[in-house]
Amino acid sequence: MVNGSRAIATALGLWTQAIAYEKPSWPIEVESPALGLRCATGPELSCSSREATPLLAVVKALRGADVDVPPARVIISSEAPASAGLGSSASSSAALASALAELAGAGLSKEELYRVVMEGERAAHGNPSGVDPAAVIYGGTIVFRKGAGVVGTISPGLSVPLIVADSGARRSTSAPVLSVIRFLDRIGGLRDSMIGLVEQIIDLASDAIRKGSLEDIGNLMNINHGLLSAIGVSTPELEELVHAARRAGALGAKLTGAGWGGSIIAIAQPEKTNDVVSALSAHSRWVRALEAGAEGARVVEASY
Ligand SMILES: Nc1ncnc2c1ncn2[C@@H]1O[C@H](COP(=O)(O)OP(=O)(O)O)[C@@H](O)[C@H]1O
Ligand SMILES: C[C@@](O)(CCOP(=O)(O)O)CC(=O)O
Repeated sequence: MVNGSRAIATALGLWTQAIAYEKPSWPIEVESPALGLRCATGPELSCSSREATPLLAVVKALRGADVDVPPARVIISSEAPASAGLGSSASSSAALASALAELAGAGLSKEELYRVVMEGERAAHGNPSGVDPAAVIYGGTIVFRKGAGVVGTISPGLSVPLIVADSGARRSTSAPVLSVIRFLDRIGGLRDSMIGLVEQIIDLASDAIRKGSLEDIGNLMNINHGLLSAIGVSTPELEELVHAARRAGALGAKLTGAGWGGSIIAIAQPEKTNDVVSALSAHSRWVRALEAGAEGARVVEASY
């Protein structure tokens, strides 16, 4: 997608929660106990935690959108592992922005929330396409193009779980993205052919998802993974997971996110899902069978 082709993204039923309490005075405190992240900032919006940079960018963007952010303590917890290709930065930014906006009494539209979360994504990885915030905020299963945004929604979406496994290798999003741009620039005419193939895969996969044809979706995921391997973003660990899933009966498996680590997703007939989960568990410490096409970001509770 970094080179202009479309991508399909789905919201997974993997939730990030932010709980915000108003405080009588500064600083704003943002904490994520699982990440060991703690940031206390005055009105200048800076703190020593590098990991908090995207979160501070979100607070800044809220102010830019005329949300009068009050001093607050916010605790973020996520079911998603961080830096594993599953969009944890977009979901934590969306949770933080929604909680602080609610506290400020400002109802943000989804479009406003999207613009705010994009500032967090820019701080996290430079030149994001926006696909992660779109999936997180709008929910469902979407077709996305960098520059154009959501160019289609696929309903009813997938009605079987996607099996997700984390390879455990952490990486930044920007490094593999830059390597792909460089690689595609060096392969001459093949570049356009590969982008053309991806475009065809997206059209066929959109139809297959609409029809609920798991076998077709699986085949297309396998072809897509082959292309991602060819452009150099797979790793031995990701290959091991992809092949373990297929050996256990998955109809398809591919790496997800930017690559060079992070996670794979696999799809299987419902009766094979448990076999795939247990096969992956031999190679990964984090394996889940998750709802695809889940609901987008929402405020769960507000009490005054
Ligand atoms: N549970 C969490 N609580 C607070 N912030 C989080 C959490 N998970 C991720 N983040 C934010 O997202 C950043 C990770 O972003 P990134 O490496 O791009 O991962 P991903 O590929 O999962 O989006 C962290 O540095 C932090 O700012
Ligand atoms: C690789 C890419 O398409 C998605 C990156 O997602 P993640 O940060 O790996 O979850 C980059 C982008 O779209 O911004």
